[in-house]
Amino acid sequence: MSLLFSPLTLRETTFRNRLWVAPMCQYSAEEGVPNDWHHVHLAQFASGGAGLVVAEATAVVPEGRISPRDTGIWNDDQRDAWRPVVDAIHARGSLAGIQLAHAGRKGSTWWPFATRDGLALHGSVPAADGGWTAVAPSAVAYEGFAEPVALDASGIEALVEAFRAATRRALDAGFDVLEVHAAHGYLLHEFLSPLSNRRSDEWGGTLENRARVVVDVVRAVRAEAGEGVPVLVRFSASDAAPGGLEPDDVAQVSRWAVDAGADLIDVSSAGLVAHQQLAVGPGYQVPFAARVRELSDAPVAAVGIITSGVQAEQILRDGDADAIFAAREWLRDPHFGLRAAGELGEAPESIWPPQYIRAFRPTR
Ligand SMILES: Cc1cc2nc3c(=O)[nH]c(=O)nc-3n(C[C@H](O)[C@H](O)[C@H](O)COP(=O)(O)O)c2cc1C
Repeated sequence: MSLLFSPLTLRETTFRNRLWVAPMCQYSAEEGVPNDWHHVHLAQFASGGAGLVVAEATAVVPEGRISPRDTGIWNDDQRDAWRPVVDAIHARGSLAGIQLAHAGRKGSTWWPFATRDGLALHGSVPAADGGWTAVAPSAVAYEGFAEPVALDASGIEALVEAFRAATRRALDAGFDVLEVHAAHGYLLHEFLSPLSNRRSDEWGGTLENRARVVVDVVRAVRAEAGEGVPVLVRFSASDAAPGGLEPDDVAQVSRWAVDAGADLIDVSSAGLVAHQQLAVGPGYQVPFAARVRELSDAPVAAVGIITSGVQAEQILRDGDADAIFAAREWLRDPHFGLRAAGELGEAPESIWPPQYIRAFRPTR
């Protein structure tokens, strides 16, 4: 049996395989409520053999959305709308995850939407068009965006509480796995990076201080989730910019996150600055995952241009990661899991939905 299609157990949850769907914003929700688009989009990957399907960056408060069309989980209507989506993933034999998120200073953007003036790839939505004032650790803007307001102590306390409340709603909606989004230049990453965090209080300065919010969020999520539910944290292992975070910093923060209750680190990169210096190619973030795994001793997932079963299997065999996330390959081929299983010689029964086996077996 391949490593890719061998089960993985975190706490009380067993994943049927290690080929997972990474969160992908769909910019298709109204008032943060998921709809038929999210249902079909996510359920197809469960049919296609994914061991875990993680729903997109889902805001824990309204101003935590990236765009006005992001999903949320700050109210009960949203919770109730997630339930059938989760049920559809379960009915196809996969586990359902949700990425709990706050966009911070990169919130209130209309990317990738057309605006009244044409196509805007960048920038903040004015209040007249449904935008809001973004928050951040410091009043330092992301390039091309409006200046955010720095969170004060009570704002930080409310943020941790919002992640806790979102955890409750996510579990009530039936999600099996929670992922805290601390990557890609959004709020928790903004606290971690010295490029965006210029505070001189207990949330700024040293790495330990900059990591305080993330650690408190993970602790709150774990406390609300209880002992059985896997909690993942997504970090950007490098800011790919001078003076920014590097993998060794993130490995240390990962260690603290595990101590606070995280089970697996999802290792991505970049997103903090507009002009990052990062060479992108097949498996380009795998060395980051390997480094974080080596230094932190935490289980990790690798992500980033992993497009075949053979490639994914090799990453696991090399000991660089414990699980594989993919995003765009699932868009290109929603049956990526079945295809990868075929590449690795897996028996159809171990991965294919029974309906597909019936459909493909020759009739006599
Ligand atoms: C359409 C799209 C939306 C994305 N939205 C999110 C998101 O909501 N949260 C997140 O952490 N990453 C997001 N990402 C990044 C992916 O999860 C993934 O890390 C990245 O695309 C690299 O993996 P890939 O090469 O397999 O696509 C998104 C990527 C795409 C293509």
